[in-house]
Amino acid sequence: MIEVEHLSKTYGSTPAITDVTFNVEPGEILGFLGPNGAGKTTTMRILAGYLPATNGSAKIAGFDVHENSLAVRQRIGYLPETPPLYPEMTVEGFLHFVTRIKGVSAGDRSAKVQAAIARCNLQEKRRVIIRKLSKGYRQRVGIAQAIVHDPPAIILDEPTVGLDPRQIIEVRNLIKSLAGTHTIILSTHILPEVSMTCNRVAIINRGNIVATNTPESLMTQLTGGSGYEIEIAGSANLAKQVLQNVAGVSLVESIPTAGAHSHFTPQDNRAYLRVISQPGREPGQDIAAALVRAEFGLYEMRRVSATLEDVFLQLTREEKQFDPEVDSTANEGEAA
Ligand SMILES: Nc1ncnc2c1ncn2[C@@H]1O[C@H](COP(=O)(O)OP(=O)(O)OP(=O)(O)O)[C@@H](O)[C@H]1O
Repeated sequence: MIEVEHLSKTYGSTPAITDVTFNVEPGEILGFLGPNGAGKTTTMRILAGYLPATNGSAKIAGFDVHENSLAVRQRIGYLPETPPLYPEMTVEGFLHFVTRIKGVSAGDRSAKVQAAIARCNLQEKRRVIIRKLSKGYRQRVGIAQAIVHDPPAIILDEPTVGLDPRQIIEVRNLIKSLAGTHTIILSTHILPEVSMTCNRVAIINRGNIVATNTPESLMTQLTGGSGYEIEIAGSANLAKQVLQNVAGVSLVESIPTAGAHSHFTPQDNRAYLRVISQPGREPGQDIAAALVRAEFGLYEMRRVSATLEDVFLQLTREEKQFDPEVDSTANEGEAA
């Protein structure tokens, strides 16, 4: 449904995205995940027909975004980071206006507007002026304008930014309810958004796609699904240097002990580390031996399952440690 091939965009002499290739199958929700400045918005805007690519091609439902931009706009719903709303219009009036500019025939407009209002749970606000709506409701109107012409493909750029936790859950549920009948790309830098909402994830870093797969497969392929959490006496930085040289270790990072998910209670002169194994490796014995040899006091070491966060950190921070085989596997999966 969405085919992106070798897409590149350069602003002046600055490359924003380079050779971006991925597909989204009908009915799928693809999470487009990357740190700030990775190139997510640039890619989304090209797909939505708002920005020309420097190189490469993108097709929506078989139509090239550049050559058939009108046909593409009719088949795509786009929610930019800031929803394009007319604040002095009512919700209903605005959605009618959108159906008109999206080329919906006059006889179908009312039914489509009512369907979008119902789907986005906007019945109570249909006659309210957009300016008077809360941010959460405005975001729903933003999604309603993206789906009102019932496009087969929907592109949502950071749809939950700035919402409160309840609104986030509502918007995520709304997005999930659109899957199956719609093909969706959801751009985000929020990891739980991807685990909770998406069937597949494409990770973009510095303008390059560095992996595409299901969240579960990414975890297994890239980390072997496991790692260790370690508590030692001594310097975290020195311990990192030691552990990074242990065979079978892929990534070593400090655990923020103040974090809500930390298992450790911080104590003076202790370091708390997370070590991710390379796929298929079990470096536990060598880790313990290396720490003892380097005269760190080992207080605790336990095996933990890797998370999507580990995968993300590995791919977006430790570029030089990429396994080229994993990268090419991800791309082959896409081409299939
Ligand atoms: N109009 C522009 N002119 C010049 N450079 C730009 C322009 N828009 C984006 N860039 C640069 O292109 C790169 C990709 O930006 P983009 O906005 O696509 O990233 P992003 O992943 O959406 O980031 P964020 O999550 O912060 O919105 C960045 O380095 C950014 O500074």
